[in-house]
Parts: sequence; C-alpha cells; structure tokens
Amino acid sequence: MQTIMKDPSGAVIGLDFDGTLSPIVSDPAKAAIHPAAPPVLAELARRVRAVAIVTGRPVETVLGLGPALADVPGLVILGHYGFERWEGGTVSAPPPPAGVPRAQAELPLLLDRLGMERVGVEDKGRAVAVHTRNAPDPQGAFDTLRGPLADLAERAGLVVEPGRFVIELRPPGMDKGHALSLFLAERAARSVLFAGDDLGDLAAFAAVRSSGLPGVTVCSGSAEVTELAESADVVVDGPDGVVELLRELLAGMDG
Ligand SMILES: O=P(O)(O)OC[C@H]1O[C@H](O[C@H]2O[C@H](CO)[C@@H](O)[C@H](O)[C@H]2O)[C@H](O)[C@@H](O)[C@@H]1O
Repeated sequence: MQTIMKDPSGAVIGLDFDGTLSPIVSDPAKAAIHPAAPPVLAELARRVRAVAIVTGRPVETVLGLGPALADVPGLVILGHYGFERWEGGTVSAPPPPAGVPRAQAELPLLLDRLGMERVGVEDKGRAVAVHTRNAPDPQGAFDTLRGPLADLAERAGLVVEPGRFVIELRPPGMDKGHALSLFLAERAARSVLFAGDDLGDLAAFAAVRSSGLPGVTVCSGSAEVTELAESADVVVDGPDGVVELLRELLAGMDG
C-alpha cells in the first residue's frame, strides 16, 4: 500500500466484480455495483496508472449492473476472465467458443437426471454458469454437480470454473492471472493492487506475486470462501470493506 501511495502514477488497481465491488445476492441478474464504488473508482482513476475490473462476467453485464462505471476515466473491463475487453466504449473479443451451445443443450437433461431443484442456469454467451445458491441444499447440490459438470465440460471442449455456489463451464486458455499479467506489462506498471473474493481470483493473486512488482492482494472476505483469505495480504469485510480500503488508499496519496 505504501508504494502505491507514494507513487500512485505507476500503480495498476485490479478489482473483481461480484463479491468485491458488488454485494452477493441470490439472483445474479439482480446484482448491482456498491453505490459508493463508482465515485471512488473515478477518483482513483485520476490518480493511478490504470483501474481495471477483471471479472468472470461479460463486460456488457458489468456495465448493465454498474452503469456509472462507463464514466470512470480510462476504466478497462476485462470480462469473461480476460477473453473480452471493454475500453472507451468499445468491446473486443475473440469469436465465441463452439462448445457452449452443446453444454447448454445437454444441461437440462443432466440437471433433471440428477434431481436438481432450484438450480439456476445463467446463459453468459461465451460461457454457461450453473448456480446452486437457491437449491434446498446449496453445498450438497454443488458437490453433486461438480463431477458431472466436469465431464460435460470435457465433452464440449470447455473447462469448469468453480466459485461461490456456482460452477461455470467456459473456454480454456485464459484466466484472471494471465489477463492481469498482460495488463501489467501493457501499462508498464510499477506497482499493483488486486482485490477479489472468490477462487477464480487466486490466479490474479499469483500474478501479483509473479510480477515482481511491489504488490498487495486484498480479499473481500466472506464465510463462503476461506482459501482466498488465507493467501491474501489484507482481508476486508466484503464490498463495504473494499470501498473503505480504496478510500484509505486515496487518502494516503494526499498525505
Ligand atoms: O469474477 P466475478 O466478477 O466475481 O464473477 C464470478 C461469478 O459471479 C456471479 O455469481 C456470483 O454472484 C452472484 C450475484 O451476487 C451470486 O448469486 C452467485 O452465487 C455468485 O457465484 C455471476 O453470476 C457468475 O456468472 C460469475 O462467474
């Protein structure tokens, strides 16, 4: 934190979306950015080298759940674990993966065969996510689905990305760590902070460490994911705590 405060113009600030900038809710479509986050991000973006949101969500979904983000100066959104990029109102992305329609077509039968109740399927375009948060036994449903969804992903040429009561089937070849490493190199960062809340953010934590830069890993803490807190430099209390930490970072730049 001290290096970033002393030399903000060399710092890249990377932030996950769900659970970090947006409080967890039971319906993924009803998530929304923390109301205090956009002004803090805008202020940070004026001071640091770059602010990037690195998320498993499609970039258009993030902008829909946080419309004020479009006004954060120079913000970059790396969506779909880095496959998509939004910057200055333009989205760039490779062609959609071929296996996703196959996985989507097979999912209803698989969920029915396993007797899954109140398990949600989120069509993400380039990926499909299976949510167990609203099932009668969320962890039991997650555990039951893990193997069969891994098999389905393999048949469809996809990989599984487990998260907070969600198992995502997505294309291989990119993760938040690779996405963050590329971005740090592109911006010639002199320091980095990354904040996340879920297993998919561990790759970004590893990228902070392997960058060789002065870096801080921040866990947006929850009772649902303990692995991330164990490997973070700083643990804060969910999105409220993340916003507060970013405010402290800004205040330290003035000191
Ligand atoms: O990389 P992220 O920005 O953290 O996105 C990861 C997944 O987040 C979403 O699911 C999570 O948030 C939902 C809304 O709060 C919650 O209902 C769900 O239980 C969480 O797992 C999103 O729906 C997924 O597509 C993302 O992969």
